[in-house]
Amino acid sequence: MTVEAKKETLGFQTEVKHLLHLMIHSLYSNKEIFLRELVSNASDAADKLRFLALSNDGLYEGDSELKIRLAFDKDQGTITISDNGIGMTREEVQEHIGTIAKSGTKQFFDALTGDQAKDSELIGQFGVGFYSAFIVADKVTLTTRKAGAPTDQATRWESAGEGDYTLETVEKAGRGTEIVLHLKEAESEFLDGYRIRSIIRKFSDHISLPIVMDKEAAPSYDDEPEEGEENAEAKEPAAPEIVEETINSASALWTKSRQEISDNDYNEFYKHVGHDYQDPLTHVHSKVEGTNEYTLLLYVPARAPFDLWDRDAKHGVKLYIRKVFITDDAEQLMPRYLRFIKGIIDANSLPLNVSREILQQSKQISTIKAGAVKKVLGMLEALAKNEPEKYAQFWKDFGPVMKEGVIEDHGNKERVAKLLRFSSTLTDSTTQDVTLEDYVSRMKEGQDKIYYVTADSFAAAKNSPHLEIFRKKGIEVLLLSDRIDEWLVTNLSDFADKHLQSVAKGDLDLGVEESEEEKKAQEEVSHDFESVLKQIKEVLGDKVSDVRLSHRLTESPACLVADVYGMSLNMERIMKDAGQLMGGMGMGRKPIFEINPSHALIARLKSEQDDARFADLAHILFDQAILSEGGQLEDPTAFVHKLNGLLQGLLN
Ligand SMILES: Nc1ncnc2c1ncn2[C@@H]1O[C@H](COP(=O)(O)OP(=O)(O)OP(=O)(O)O)[C@@H](O)[C@H]1O
Repeated sequence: MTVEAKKETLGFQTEVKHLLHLMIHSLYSNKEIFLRELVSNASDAADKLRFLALSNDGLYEGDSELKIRLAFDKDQGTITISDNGIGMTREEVQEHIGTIAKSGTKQFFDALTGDQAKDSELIGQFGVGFYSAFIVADKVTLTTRKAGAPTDQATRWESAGEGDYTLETVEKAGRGTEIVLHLKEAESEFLDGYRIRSIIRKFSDHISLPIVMDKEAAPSYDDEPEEGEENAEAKEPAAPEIVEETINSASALWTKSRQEISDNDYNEFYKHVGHDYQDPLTHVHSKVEGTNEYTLLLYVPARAPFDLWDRDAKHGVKLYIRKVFITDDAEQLMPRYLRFIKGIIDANSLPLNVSREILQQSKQISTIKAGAVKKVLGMLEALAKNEPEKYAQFWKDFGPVMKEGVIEDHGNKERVAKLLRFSSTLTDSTTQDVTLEDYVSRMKEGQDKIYYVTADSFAAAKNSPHLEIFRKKGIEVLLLSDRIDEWLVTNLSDFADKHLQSVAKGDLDLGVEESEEEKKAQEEVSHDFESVLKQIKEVLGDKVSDVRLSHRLTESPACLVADVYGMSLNMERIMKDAGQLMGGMGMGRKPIFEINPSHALIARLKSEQDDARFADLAHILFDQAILSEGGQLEDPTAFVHKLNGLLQGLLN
């Protein structure tokens, strides 16, 4: 016996222990899903084998009829799920069953709250998979042999789902994986053919492989005693004849017509391909005819997966060619911003022996991708129109990702822009529900721009001093505080022929008529403040590019404005944080300092005779303007010092 063949006991990775504990407690009310998960894995294993066998059919070992077998044994209290799929090597068993290699696992466990209801939702996002066996079993024995490996090189994994598991090398005649669940006593209800069949019909009918079970023929009593025959001994019934029967419909779901597929089938298929535990939000199922024929069945999940922001996470769309699974790693099938879409695309006209390289360069794949993106956008448009509450839910989870679409997908920019939702000063609510079309339809007469403000938090955007004049005049402004928003507005300069304009950039021309009196008053004030503006500029020196009177402010004394062509101050901060911007304000561009002539503090500044106090006050106002932008002071101590100096003056 080799060292490897020896039985060894290994400990579960801490996360696995945690997951098992959580799952057993939180999924108890939904325990029959264990069967769905194990059947789903078996089906994936068959898909993988079929693909590899395309280039090496020796892997079939003379048995190319792929199927999943279910059996139960009342006396032993076991359910057995076996497949003749790809199987696993000892290393693979150790890697996949006993450890969780998913990226983002740590963040997932950090996100758990201890609140059962919330955690069971989270666990759904994480995917329960193989470990769900332990919801019903107190011991699981998995025996597996990788296709192509010698029969004495199979691996047995066994565990009671507590701290550890054993591994040993054993013999197994057929390739593939057999999982024996030793059911807990309280779970004997599953030792029932009828129950198993109904679970399969409910959860796994869409699996395209046959799922088979022994059919127990009704016992036959051919030799019933004749009537009147006395003392006839009751004869033993003949042994029931065992016949294998297929208990699912065993055809690829997407090849059926829409009318033939129930909502439940669509949902269960989603859970299988999407490795999700909850129903999807919506789907699109479509067959595209023509020279480049393909069928797609794509879904939007109800919730963002825990690894939505992981740039290395796998894409969710699987590629099939004429019902044969090819890959679940075809980045070419969906653009990055639609990385949350799950489902399948089955291409009819690609050759079965495609390689990764061919896929990458294939013109047909690019055509399919372009078509699939259009279908997905159509699905989202329909959701927004027909089921706005569901769209709102979608936006809450996937909004920031959809915004990437404006940047990434030039061809569909206008369509993606219409799908965007924003917060605005109309309601001042954090809920993003304003469309650009809504905004344009509400624009004031004479208003020719779509106004927005960007900030690093919703509160900072909502309370920005730049909004004062807009609020006074009743002009709506979009409140942008997602991190991606700065890039969004850089890439979306226009919508419906209206320019998108930051309220914190350049000169303000609201386009809304100002009365003659207003204009006259402004001219007078300008004249009045000429020398103050000059003096402030001298005091602030190279901190500012200009000092001018503000038309934006009604309540605040001063604010900072970026040059019309410059980067917004918020963007500068983001770039600086990301280490992409060195030095001071905006690549050498200084902000413009605007003061509000009708504010009492500015009036006080204007009348200040003492130069030192004038300078202190001007600096304080400038620093305050940086703070209300959400910015950081270069020299906070100097600010506090000056402020305290003035406060002390009040006390004397
Ligand atoms: N019947 C099987 N045949 C071959 N490999 C299997 C089988 N069951 C599980 N595996 C391997 O173990 C891995 C882990 O399975 P598990 O069900 O825990 O997670 P998953 O299927 O990858 O994802 P999820 O948990 O989200 O459904 C699988 O990815 C696969 O590589």
